[in-house]
Amino acid sequence: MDKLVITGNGPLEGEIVISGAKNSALKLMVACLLTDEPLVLSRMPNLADTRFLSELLASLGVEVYWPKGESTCHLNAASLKTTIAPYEQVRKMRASFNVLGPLLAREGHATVSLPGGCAIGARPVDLHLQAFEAMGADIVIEEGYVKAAAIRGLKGADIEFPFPSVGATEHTMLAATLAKGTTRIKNAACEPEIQDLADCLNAMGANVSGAGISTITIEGVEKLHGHKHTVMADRIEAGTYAMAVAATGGNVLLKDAPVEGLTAMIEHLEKAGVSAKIEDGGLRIQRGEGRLQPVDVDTKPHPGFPTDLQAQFMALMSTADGVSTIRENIFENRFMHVPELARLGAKIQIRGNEATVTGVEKLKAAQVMATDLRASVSLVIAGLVADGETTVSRVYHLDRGFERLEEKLSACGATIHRASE
Ligand SMILES: CC(=O)N[C@H]1[C@@H](OP(=O)(O)OP(=O)(O)OC[C@H]2O[C@@H](n3ccc(=O)[nH]c3=O)[C@H](O)[C@@H]2O)O[C@H](CO)[C@@H](O)[C@@H]1O
Ligand SMILES: C=C(OP(=O)(O)O)C(=O)O
Repeated sequence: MDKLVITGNGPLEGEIVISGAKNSALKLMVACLLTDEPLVLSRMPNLADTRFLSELLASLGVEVYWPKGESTCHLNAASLKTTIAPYEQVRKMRASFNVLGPLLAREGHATVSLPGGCAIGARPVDLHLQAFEAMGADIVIEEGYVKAAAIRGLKGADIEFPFPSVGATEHTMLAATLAKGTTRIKNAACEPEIQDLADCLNAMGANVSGAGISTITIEGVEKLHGHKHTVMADRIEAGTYAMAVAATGGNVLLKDAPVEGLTAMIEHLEKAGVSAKIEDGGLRIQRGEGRLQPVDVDTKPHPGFPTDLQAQFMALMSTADGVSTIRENIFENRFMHVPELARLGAKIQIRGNEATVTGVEKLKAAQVMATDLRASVSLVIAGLVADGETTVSRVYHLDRGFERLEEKLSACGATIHRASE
C-alpha cells in the first residue's frame, strides 16, 4: 500500500492542467455498450476507477484498447460475451452498476450485483430500479443480484424522481436512448457531467434534449452508432486544486478548468478572500497575505456547492480567521475526514449533518489515514499547510479520482512524494 508524505512549505505557484472528469468518463465508457460500433474517448483520466471499469467492460466482451498512460481509450462492443456483472467487480466500484441499463436496453436482460453502501453513505439504487420498472422491465433481486429483463424491449415512460439523483438520471438516460417511444425524466439532476453524457449520446445518434435542466426528454431510437468524444475536464479536480492554492497562498492557473461548472465554488472562495479569475483557457487562483475569512457552506445538487468539494473546503476553513458552519445535505455520512483533520490540529465539532469549524492559526503535521476519495485529498490540502511532515496512508482511495496528484502539486512547488507503507 502507498502513502503520501507531505511537508508544508508555503505558496504554490505555476500551472496545473486539469484532467478529464472521472464522474463523466465512467458514464461515457458504459455508453459503448449501446452500440456495436467503436466509441473513442479522449482526455480519459488514467485512474484506478476508469482502469477498473475498462476491465469490467472487457469481461463483458468489449474490445478495449487503452495503452497504459495514454489518454485516448477505444471501446468496441461489437459483440458481447455476457450480460452478467459479478459481485467482485461491482463491489469494488459503485459506478460498475451503470452497466445494467445499457445491457438491458441493448440485450433485453442483465444480471448485475447490487453495489452496496460505502464509507460516505448507504447509497441505495431504488430510484434506478424504479425507473427501469416504469420502462417495462421486470426486476427481481436475488442473492444480492439485480436480475432485469425486458424481453420485448424497454418502452418510454414518464419518470419523476423525488429528488435529483445524478446516477439515476444518467442511468435512465442511457437506457432510454434505445427504448421504444418517449421518456421524460422530471426532477432530473443538472450536473455538468449529465450534459457531457447527453452530448456524447446525441452524437452517437440518440435524441436527448433538456440535459442540464430539470426535465430531460429522450426520444428512443432504433440504433446508436460510433463516435469520438472528448471527456469534459474535471470540475472537482479543478476545485480541489483551487482550494489547495487558497490554503497555501500563491498564484496558480488551473488550465482547462470547466469554469461554468464551478460558479458556487468560486463564490465561496471569493467570500473567503481568495481571488478566482476566469482567464482564457482556465481559472487563476490567487491568495495574498493575511488569513482566510470563514465562510458557511451548504452542499446542494448542482448548481449548488458540490458535496464532492465539501471535505476540501473544510480543510480550507480549518485555518480561517473565525468560525464556519458546513452542512452536508447529500450523503448521510460524509464527515469521515473530521477525526483525521483533528489529528492535524483542526477544531471541528459535528452535530448531525452540521460541522462547526473554528479556524486555528496553524495546523501541525501528523500521521493520518484516508477514508474515502475526497476525504483523502482534504488531508493532502491540510498537510500542505501544516508545520512539519504529514503522512497520508491508504492512498488507494485518492488514486480512484486524482491523476498524477503528486506530480501536479510538485510542479507548483509543493513538497510531496509517494512512498510504500
Ligand atoms: C460516479 C459519480 O458520478 N459519483 C457522483 C454521483 O454519485 P451518485 O450518482 O451515487 O449520487 P446521487 O446523486 O445518486 O445521490 C444523491 C443522494 O441520493 C441517494 N439515492 C441515490 C440513488 C437512489 O436510487 N436512491 C437514493 O436514495 C444517495 O444515497 C444520496 O444520498 O453524484 C454524487 C452527488 O453529486 C457525487 O457525490 C458522486 O461523486
Ligand atoms: C463519491 C464519489 O465517487 P463515487 O460515486 O464513484 O463513489 C466522488 O467522486 O467523490
